This record gives sequence, structure tokens and C-alpha cells, in this order.
Amino acid sequence: MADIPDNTIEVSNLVKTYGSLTAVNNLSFTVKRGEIVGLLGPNGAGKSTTMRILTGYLPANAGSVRICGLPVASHPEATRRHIGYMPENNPLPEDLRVSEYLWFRGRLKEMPRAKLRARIDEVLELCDLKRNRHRILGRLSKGNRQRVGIAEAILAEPAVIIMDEPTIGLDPHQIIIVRNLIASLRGRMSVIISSHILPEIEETCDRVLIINGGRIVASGSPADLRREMFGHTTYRVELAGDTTRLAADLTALDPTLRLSGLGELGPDGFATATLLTEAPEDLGEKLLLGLPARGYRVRSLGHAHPSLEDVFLAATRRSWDARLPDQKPTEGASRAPLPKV
Ligand SMILES: Nc1ncnc2c1ncn2[C@@H]1O[C@H](COP(=O)(O)OP(=O)(O)OP(=O)(O)O)[C@@H](O)[C@H]1O
Repeated sequence: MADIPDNTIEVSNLVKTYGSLTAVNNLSFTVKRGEIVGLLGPNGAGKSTTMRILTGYLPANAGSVRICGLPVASHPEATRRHIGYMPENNPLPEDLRVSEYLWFRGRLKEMPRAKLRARIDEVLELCDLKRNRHRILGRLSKGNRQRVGIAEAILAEPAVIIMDEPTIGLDPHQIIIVRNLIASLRGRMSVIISSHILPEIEETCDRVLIINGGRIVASGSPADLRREMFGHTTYRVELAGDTTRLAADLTALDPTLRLSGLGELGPDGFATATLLTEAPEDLGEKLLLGLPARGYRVRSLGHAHPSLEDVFLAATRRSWDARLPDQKPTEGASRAPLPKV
């Protein structure tokens, strides 16, 4: 992939309006080669519109998108060759068989016959669809249909994969299969997925862009976002020992550590302590080694960090609060839409 630049997706000051509605409002972001990025946002945030512009199916009013260094607006055909796209609801021709469909799509992508034959076997294997290869698409379960959509998207080994809500409507078991499938693309293809399913984004993505009202309101790894929104990490530790000197021992262990709460002492001599830190790195190992070295017995240690859902709500609330007064609805009208989780 020598000719593929480090930034496979470059979005710069993108604007899309539908009449008087601004669906995408000056959006800028980049995605690196091999990175998995999640677009997270409430209904109507502008995720699908952004994805359609990225794939060249919808023109923007302003701004630019480059895929593998090429501007989409002036080179729609050439950029589409670098993209595998699974649109929302993943429409499939109902009366084709799985292998026929992949063959048809591969030929449309101008893949040579011999290469396509081998690649279809590969993607069927990768997407766990081998035993379904002769089945009619219209009779497949929702989970299998989604996997056919992913198989089609990765068929021509594009540098960029774009998936709009790839796990919508799937049961938890199918979600895990699709999630693992997406994770297996890490490092090989750049992947953008949009989702309302917050744990899924957290599990699968290296980086999250939270979108609200067509703008990015927060971005970073799930851990970065938690820190940015809440400014600290919380640990809960169950320990026994002389807790009167715990606060001082924690400061000695790491100057950023604070004791923010200490539960009741149980009959077995253990109490639960809540610790806060602003340190960017994980202090778990330091605590596990340092507390016993200072005479404490540690029974358990865990993060008590805010979920990505808390981050999402904080970010969308923050973006809401940052709006000008005349952009807010009148008293009593509903606030920012909540995600359909
Ligand atoms: N073709 C269209 N014509 C007019 N308005 C549109 C059109 N497509 C989308 N919109 C509006 O643009 C805004 C952004 O829609 P978009 O579908 O991009 O959001 P989304 O984040 O993908 O939401 P969802 O998760 O509900 O699909 C919404 O207010 C939507 O109603």
C-alpha cells in the first residue's frame, strides 16, 4: 500500500444544507490508515449525511473530502474504488444467492475473475458465511445479511470501509460476531462506523467522534473523552489496614492520587476506598504493588469510570450549552434529542 497516504480520510470544513436546515456544519476530521473510528450521535446529528458525502453519493455545499489523497468532489469514480460502503439498512437484492451477489459486486468493481473467485472464498471464510454461500439473500437472517454487507464492503480490499449502523437490529450474539469482524480489520483498513450503540463504539473503535447538530462536539479515544469530560479517573479499592494514614500513603504513591471516600469497615476488616486521579496514565498497577508494600491487604481494585454514555450526554449537553441563545428552543420545548440506545 505504498501509494496510500497516512491519512486515508481528510474532511475539511464540510457543510451540507437541506433547504434552511444545516445537517453538517463545518465538520473537519481525519482518519489514519488502519484506524477504526466511530461516529456517534443522536438521531439527526448528521452521521448518514456525512457518510454519504464521504462516499461521493451526495455533494457537499462547502468544504472538501479527500479519500487516499484524492478529492471526492472532482474524482468520484476514482475515490469510490478506495471505499467499501455499507449503507444504513444494508439493502440487498432479495433473489440473488450470496455467492452470486458477491460475484456480481466484484465484477462491478472490475475485479479480475480469477482473483475474484479466490477473494470470495476468503471473505466468506472471514465473515463466517461459507455454509450460506448458496442461500438466497431474501431468506437470510438479519445477522447474516449484515455479514454479507460487510463481506461486500471488504471484497475488493479497499483502503477505507464506511459502515452506517452496521449492527442495528441485531441480537446481542450477532452484535458480537459483527463487532469481532470489524475489529479484525484493524491495522489493515481504515474503518468509519456510525452507531447509536454506545458500548459497541467503545469496544470496537480506536477513536470516537461525537456529533451533534452537524458538529463534532468531542473526539478522542473513549479513555481520552472520559478524562476530557470528567477530568479524572476513579478507582475503587477494597483494602484492610491502617486507613488513618491511607490519604498520606496515596499521595506518597502518586501525588495526583486523592482519597475521595472511605466506606464502613466490614467485620472482616476490609473497607472500600474511592480514589481520584487526574493522571493521564493508568495507576492500577502502581496501586496493586504500592498498597501492599505499605502494609495494606488489597482484595479488589477496579475502575469506576463514567460510561461512554455519560460522556456522550455530557458532550451533547456541553455543545447545547455552547449554542447562542437564539438557537435554543423556547422554554418547554424539548432539548437535544436523546440517542436511541
Ligand atoms: N434528503 C433530505 N432532505 C431533507 N432533510 C434531510 C435529508 N436527509 C437528512 N435530512 C435531515 O438532516 C439532518 C441530519 O440527518 P442524518 O440522516 O444525516 O442524521 P443521522 O445522524 O444519520 O441520524 P439517524 O441516526 O436518525 O439516521 C436531520 O435533521 C435530517 O432530518
